[in-house]
Amino acid sequence: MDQHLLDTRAGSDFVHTDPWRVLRIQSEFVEGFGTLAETGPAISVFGSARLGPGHPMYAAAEEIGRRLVRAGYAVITGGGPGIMEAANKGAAEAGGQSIGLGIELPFESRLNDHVTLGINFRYFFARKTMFVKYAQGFVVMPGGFGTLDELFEALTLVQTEKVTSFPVVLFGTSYWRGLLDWLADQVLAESCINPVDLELLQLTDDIDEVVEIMRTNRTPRLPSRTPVEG
Ligand SMILES: C/C(=C\CNc1ncnc2c1ncn2[C@@H]1O[C@H](COP(=O)(O)O)[C@@H](O)[C@H]1O)CO
Repeated sequence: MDQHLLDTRAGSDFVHTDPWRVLRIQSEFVEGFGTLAETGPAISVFGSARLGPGHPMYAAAEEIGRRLVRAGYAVITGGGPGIMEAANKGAAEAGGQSIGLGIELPFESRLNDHVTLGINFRYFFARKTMFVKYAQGFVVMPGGFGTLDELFEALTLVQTEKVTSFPVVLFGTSYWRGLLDWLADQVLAESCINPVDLELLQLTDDIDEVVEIMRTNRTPRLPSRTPVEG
């Protein structure tokens, strides 16, 4: 067995097998949990990778990052460009913890320059666990499929009580209004959700309100949220 282990001619195909993949997945959870274990109260901020400097939402995300830090929170983002970068920038410039959970993509991607604590993931699902586990709430800014995926993941977890006391704030009333109308007019009207489910979302253009909602829901425990499931 030792010979086999030390024999480099044995080939490397094994790294593409499921048992090896399971170890790789496990290592992402170990690294994520280990790196973030000491994180204090944090808020995850999501939004488009494509809305860059000069866009009003970039400026808003920067201010939200800054204000969340001043309110005592670390800021967690996907560590990429656009809204993620802006929130990290505001958080870092305010002297707070600016966390970036990056994702390996087929095209070039790297953590933005404003991340002070970064981890890179290969697997979206491992990364998504960290966004929820180490945050006390989500701020969702305008974005595309990635942002919508993160929004609906959070809503599903709150709706099914996998996480509790977890505010989900949609920032940008004109951007999100159509989605909320569709949820009410179609999804609720067809009884695919309950009326109370719509209350899981809070909509605003007001950064003070974002911070206030998070503060009101702040849980005293440190360092991270406790999963309902063991
Ligand atoms: C598209 C471009 C770069 C992508 N780089 C990303 N880096 C980190 N995280 C990302 C990236 N793209 C998507 N995400 C995640 O999804 C959300 C944004 O996706 P959207 O489709 O742009 O809304 C974001 O919150 C991330 O977690 C080229 O610039």
